[in-house]
Amino acid sequence: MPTLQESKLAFIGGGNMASAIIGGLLSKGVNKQHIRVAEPWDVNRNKLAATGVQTTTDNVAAGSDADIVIIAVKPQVTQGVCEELGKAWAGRVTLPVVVSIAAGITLNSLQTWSRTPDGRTPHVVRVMPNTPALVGEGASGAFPSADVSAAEKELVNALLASVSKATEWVEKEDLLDVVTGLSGSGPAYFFAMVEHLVASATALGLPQEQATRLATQTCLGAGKMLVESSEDPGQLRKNVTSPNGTTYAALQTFEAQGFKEIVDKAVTAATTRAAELGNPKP
Ligand SMILES: NC(=O)C1=CN([C@@H]2O[C@H](COP(=O)(O)OP(=O)(O)OC[C@H]3O[C@@H](n4cnc5c(N)ncnc54)[C@H](OP(=O)(O)O)[C@@H]3O)[C@@H](O)[C@H]2O)C=CC1
Ligand SMILES: O=C(O)[C@@H]1CCC=N1
Repeated sequence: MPTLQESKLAFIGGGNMASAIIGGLLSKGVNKQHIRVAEPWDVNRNKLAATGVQTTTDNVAAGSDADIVIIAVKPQVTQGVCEELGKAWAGRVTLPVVVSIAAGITLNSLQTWSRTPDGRTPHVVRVMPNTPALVGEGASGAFPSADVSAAEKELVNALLASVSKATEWVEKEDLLDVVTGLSGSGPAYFFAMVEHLVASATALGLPQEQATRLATQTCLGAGKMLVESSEDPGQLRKNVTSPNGTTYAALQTFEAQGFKEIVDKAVTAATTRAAELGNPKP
């Protein structure tokens, strides 16, 4: 089994999430000659080519002899891509390890679709990463098919560790849908929060550039405290909240508007949608 540094990596789909992972891998010194990306859209393809990785429009050319194939297309096109690759792997002695980041698409579907014409099935790890992978601050959940070996799991772990600060191997495949609703989609929740904070402060008179810098740094600072402090999020919140002070006034307003329920409904909606993507209605 090659190490991550020795492995030939093929990304099928070169959109937002693949670009974030590739950016993270390159910044960690992974050899750009070892990374191939198949991407039909010239705008995305050219952006990736500018980073020095090899690009193509041909999924088979990218994935036929790779050691690790990362399926990074939308869930709706995953079946066609897997079937195309499965056919192309017919002559190979050792099949690649397949890593799918497609939300909701199950291991059973991935293995069925990518079966080779001579009846062999690649070992597959389902992963749910997130876009902070681009800056080496990703959070990923993972779950392997039953036939994934310890060495293959270690290889995927090394891939994820190079772009994620937290890699969580979940106990049941279904829990990946919860990971999707939490950390896969999660960066967007914080971006939306910053958008709203900036809009509020701007409406109250602060120049937008200043509001943006203050909100952004507050998000980063709070995140860093969550990672580095020995105190839990609830205690960190209490430390900011003086009795009957300004934070109290804001948090009371959040709670009165059903903040907890809104977050609960949002994470549940994303989790449910992930499950639906894996089981589309006919
Ligand atoms: N974005 C995120 O934060 C996260 C996304 N994911 C998952 O990652 C996957 C990709 O998402 P994301 O990067 O956001 O999506 P994008 O649409 O940005 O990227 C997908 C890319 O795949 C290309 N593509 C379409 N059809 C094919 C094909 N048949 N063969 C090869 N490439 C093809 C698309 O090209 P074109 O535009 O021309 O169609 C597009 O550039 C999804 O399954 C998503 O669930 C997982 C975690 C987080
Ligand atoms: O929105 C989506 O469907 C993808 C999956 C997780 C983040 N983005």
